Amino acid sequence: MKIMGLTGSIGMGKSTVAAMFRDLGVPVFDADAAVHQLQGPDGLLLPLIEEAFPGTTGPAGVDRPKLGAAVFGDSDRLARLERIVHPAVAAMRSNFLRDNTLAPLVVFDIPLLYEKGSDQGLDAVVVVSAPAGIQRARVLARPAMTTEKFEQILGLQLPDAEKRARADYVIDTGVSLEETREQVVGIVRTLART
Ligand SMILES: CC(C)(COP(=O)(O)OP(=O)(O)OC[C@H]1O[C@@H](n2cnc3c(N)ncnc32)[C@H](O)[C@@H]1O)[C@@H](O)C(=O)NCCC(=O)NCCS
Ligand SMILES: Nc1ncnc2c1ncn2[C@@H]1O[C@H](COP(=O)(O)OP(=O)(O)OP(=O)(O)O)[C@@H](O)[C@H]1O
Repeated sequence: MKIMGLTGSIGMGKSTVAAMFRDLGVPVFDADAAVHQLQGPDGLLLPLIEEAFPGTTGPAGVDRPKLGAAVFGDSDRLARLERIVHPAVAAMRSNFLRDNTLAPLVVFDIPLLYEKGSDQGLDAVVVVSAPAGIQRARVLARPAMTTEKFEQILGLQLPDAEKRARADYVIDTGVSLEETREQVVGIVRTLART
């Protein structure tokens, strides 16, 4: 089995491209969805998070804006949260691999793949990328997004140019959805052959 990482900066089209891999029958592990499940209603991590960050959880799970306010901008607190969250995500990823042992190719969709050093152990990494102006327009069109918030999130992420330089494959999402889909098909074909 080949394991391919999928990453890209905010608004570059990672979720859209992940869906294209799924449509082609490639199993995708969604790290963000795993975090949401672990932190959601009845999430396994709620007791540990409440103990470390009192008042940030409730019946509906983690109050994400509240927990975000507690950890973003304080590296010690963020590291503490990561020590709670990351091992649980790793366990879910192992289960995913166990459930898909027969698949020739699987994808790990990981937003902060390079930032968190999660590129170890992967056979290849795909980076989704589009011109900065298209990225900005997509993100600013989202409800509750502001220029300040966008700039702050960008500041937490490795620059797009560096991601592209480190990638094994770059998927251009600054084109039509059909042209992007053709690139996804091409990568699946290449990896199936090698
Ligand atoms: C603190 C939480 C609850 C805030 O959730 P919220 O929905 O408000 O924000 P979201 O997750 O979309 O993150 C917003 C932006 O912050 C940045 N960010 C998120 N987690 C991290 C992190 N551990 N380190 C650096 N930047 C981060 C990302 O660039 C992201 O685009 C959440 O981010 C969290 O639990 N983070 C820790 C787990 C983690 O590392 N997740 C990401 C990788 S799997
Ligand atoms: N060729 C393309 N490829 C991918 N997305 C495209 C393309 N053309 C237009 N789009 C649009 O751009 C948006 C990309 O959003 P998407 O949620 O996939 O990004 P993302 O990188 O997962 O974002 P985030 O990291 O912020 O969660 C979607 O609305 C999508 O329809």
